[in-house]
Amino acid sequence: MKDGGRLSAAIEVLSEVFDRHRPVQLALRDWGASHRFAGSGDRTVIGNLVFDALRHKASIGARVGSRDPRLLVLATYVLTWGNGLERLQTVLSEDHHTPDALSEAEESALKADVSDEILPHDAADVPEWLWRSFEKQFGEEAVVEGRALAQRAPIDLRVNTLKSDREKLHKRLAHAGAEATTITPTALRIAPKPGAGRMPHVQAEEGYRKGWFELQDEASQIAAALAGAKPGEQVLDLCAGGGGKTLALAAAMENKGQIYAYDADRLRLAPIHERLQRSGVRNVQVKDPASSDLEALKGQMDLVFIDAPCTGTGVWRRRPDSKWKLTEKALEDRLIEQRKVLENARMFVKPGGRIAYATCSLLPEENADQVTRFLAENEDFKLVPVVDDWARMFGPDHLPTYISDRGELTLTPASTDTDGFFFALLKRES
Ligand SMILES: C[S@@+](CC[C@H](N)C(=O)[O-])C[C@H]1O[C@@H](n2cnc3c(N)ncnc32)[C@H](O)[C@@H]1O
Repeated sequence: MKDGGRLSAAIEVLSEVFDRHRPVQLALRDWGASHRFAGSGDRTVIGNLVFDALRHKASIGARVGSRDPRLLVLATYVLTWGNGLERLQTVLSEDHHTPDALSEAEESALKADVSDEILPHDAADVPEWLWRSFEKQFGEEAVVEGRALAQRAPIDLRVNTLKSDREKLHKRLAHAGAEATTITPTALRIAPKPGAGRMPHVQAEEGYRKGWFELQDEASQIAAALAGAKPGEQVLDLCAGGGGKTLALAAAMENKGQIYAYDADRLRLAPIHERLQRSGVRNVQVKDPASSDLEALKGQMDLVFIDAPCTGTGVWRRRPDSKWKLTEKALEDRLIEQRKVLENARMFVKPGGRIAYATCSLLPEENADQVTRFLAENEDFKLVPVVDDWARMFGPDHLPTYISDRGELTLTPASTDTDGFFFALLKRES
């Protein structure tokens, strides 16, 4: 396919997403299924156009004065990808598979530079109703932080220290462009490619099949490390889902002690069994909510890890469609779930034990506000500032920008070059 046909396809897919509210991955997959002639290179370019148009929907939309799928896709090609108007006009005149030629209004929209007039939330590509929360969290940096969340994400890998080490894996994956990251000693990163670039399929690597590494953003690796799980401890991973944090905790514990992996939704737990096996993890008991309860664990845990259900605002780089779909009702539902999980978690902690509370959201309502509420209702718990552990584990030179006065940590693409993530450690004193 030439670029004209790819642009037409991207406009078609984006229209499906906007007009028929189809999930973007499904719309792309269905387009591929009904256009078998398209090669994998074509699909990559079409996907990249659609995802980038979604990432920058508000800023580009404000710049060209429309959120119409056609203009968003064309503007992505001309402005975001830097192909320029002349190149687009050549492409549009190439054959009959291209989108229609530009109208005068479209041509002037693609030429206009109205960046001064863009409202901050549009410039930041953040939905208007969330802007107050964003400003509360980031103050003057809110636009910078929003913009960073609208960029493409890297692929981060966690080296499974039960089976491999970073140096060895770095060499093995050099051909895929993997580089050591700067914060955790367990992470490798494949940087995002610009424009039509295609990311490698790392799950096809021998090292993945052998369990030498997992796909996991560095922010999650940092949170698992800061939880401080030690060999021999008793740990409850209360929202284990597919087991990403479980595996990282097991590696930190060197397979010694016991992790109980639980999730209220048994379907979400399903992939964990295969992952545990591949990773060589032997100290995890999976607690299926349908057949087991956690009664016997009450008051016994050194650590309860809560990877809380959340709105996912910190991972907008990876799921740009979720940014525009998020509703106030969904936020309210997540807040209720988070309160429930925190309240439930406290029962399992033994005196001297701790709760690690983490979300992949950047909204203060889901993070610091939940911690404040929990501390007010549970006077036997105290917040442990993360700064000393950070300095000890990752070095004192590059402390993260967002550590609150009382010691919670917020990671962001702009400040730590990771996904957006919140982490707080709560210790039961008595
Ligand atoms: C962020 S996801 C967990 C991701 C997982 N820890 C990982 O690293 O792959 C949050 C999980 O919390 C679970 N959840 C929601 N409410 C819960 C509750 N009350 N108790 C336990 N798990 C709950 C959801 O089913 C979901 O799988």
